[in-house]
Amino acid sequence: MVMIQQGSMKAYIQKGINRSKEMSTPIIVSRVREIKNIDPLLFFDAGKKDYLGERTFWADPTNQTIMVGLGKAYTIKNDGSTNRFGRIESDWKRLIKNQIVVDNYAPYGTGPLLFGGFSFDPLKDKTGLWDRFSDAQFVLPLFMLSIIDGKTWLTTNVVCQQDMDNECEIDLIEDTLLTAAVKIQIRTEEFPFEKTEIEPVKWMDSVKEAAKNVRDGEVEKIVLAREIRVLFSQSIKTESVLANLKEQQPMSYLFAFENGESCFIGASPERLIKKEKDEFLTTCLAGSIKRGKTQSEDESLANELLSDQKNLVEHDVVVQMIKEAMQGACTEITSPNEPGIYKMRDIQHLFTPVSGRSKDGVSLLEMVKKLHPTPALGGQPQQKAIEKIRELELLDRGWYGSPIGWIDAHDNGEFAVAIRSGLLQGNEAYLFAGCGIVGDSEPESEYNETNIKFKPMLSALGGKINEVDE
Ligand SMILES: C=C(O[C@@H]1C=C(C(=O)O)C=C[C@H]1O)C(=O)O
Ligand SMILES: [Mg+2]
Repeated sequence: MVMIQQGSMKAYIQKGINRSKEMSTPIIVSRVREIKNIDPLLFFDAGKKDYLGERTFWADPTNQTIMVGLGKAYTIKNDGSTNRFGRIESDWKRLIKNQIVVDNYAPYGTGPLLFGGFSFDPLKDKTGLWDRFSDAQFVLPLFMLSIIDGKTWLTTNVVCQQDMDNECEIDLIEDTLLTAAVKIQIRTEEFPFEKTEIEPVKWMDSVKEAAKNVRDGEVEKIVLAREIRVLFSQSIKTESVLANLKEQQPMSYLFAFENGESCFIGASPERLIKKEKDEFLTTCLAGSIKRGKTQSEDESLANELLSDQKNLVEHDVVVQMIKEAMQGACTEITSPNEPGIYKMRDIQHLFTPVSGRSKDGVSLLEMVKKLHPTPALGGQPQQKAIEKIRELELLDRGWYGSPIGWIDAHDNGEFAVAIRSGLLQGNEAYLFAGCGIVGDSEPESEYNETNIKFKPMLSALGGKINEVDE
């Protein structure tokens, strides 16, 4: 890695092109600078004109790390490989080995980093719905706004190739974007829509069958998801959905990955794994109940959840698997003995955090591979549950339920589990929600639980919410 003092990008891009010729390999030129505060949603919106279909959005629930990517400086993809996690890691390591950082200081969450994710199950039969999303797909954005602990940074990445010309006025584009971002106003509007549930009765039948599989001792837990489709009379505005999610779901990770005409978007409360230096942090989140209408009803529902046998089993299966995975990879593991409650606007969950220190240089993507899918989205035992999902589930999960997130050049990063999410395509939204099925699961109450899990996306789409009373 070479560090150079800040200056015009053009000169550094020329250095990058020269080096690329010498070394016969792509070279990243990356500039980081601190800028005045900009609303991340406005920056996302400002990219609409030139980078529609190539935008990413990420915010963690604490808002300590917010990142918005515009444009694609480089894409790393993998379809069909049996080692998609390892492949992304090795391609990324190769690319960042020869970077020119045009700055002396690139704090956590800035500099060259990848955004992206994985599909849930590369072996499941694919429908055309997820055509634009590979089994593993990551993007190094051309421009990235990072808001880290309240400070705002702009990273500009260019991947220099041997035969590249140096005509592009990157500095000018950067300035135009920043100016545009200050002027825009995002309007969130409500439009009527039509909602279609895909095979709800068949889904309840599959829940019944999965619960029987558990009682027969074939598996301990299986997670089954279902789909609803929402049709608008005009195309859905991603920025307006994001703005609603931001306002309505402050306890969740907020994410959007645009790929051409498709955008995978959501507000997930579930962390898969975070790595900062050698600290790993993961979360077991499973077991659900609705929110109360009054504070006392809410508390009594939380207490009911904390002592409900079916939900405790759903949760405990996740805790056992995650702790075992962490024990293989970490020292100094800490985790509470009993679950707590994690509350969002529409739902409350049983929640157990687990943290540890990486041993023997275990990498972030190695941990993602070890954990995915946890029994919160797959089941237990893992392979058997995945096979059952392939057999029983009526939909193509695509990236739903998968690890999505970011990774930097020093192996810091964070992945969430892509739930409470949907795929937007033109004027249609495909939404997904699932439930952990154990021996005591009842189809109708699991159906109601999925209805609560659809609420965050349905309300963010700006439509009327389907109220369910159990
Ligand atoms: C599968 C989903 O959520 C998962 C299932 C839960 C459950 O069944 O109680 C709770 C949280 C998540 O682990 C989803 O939201 O789609
Ligand atoms: Mg459940």
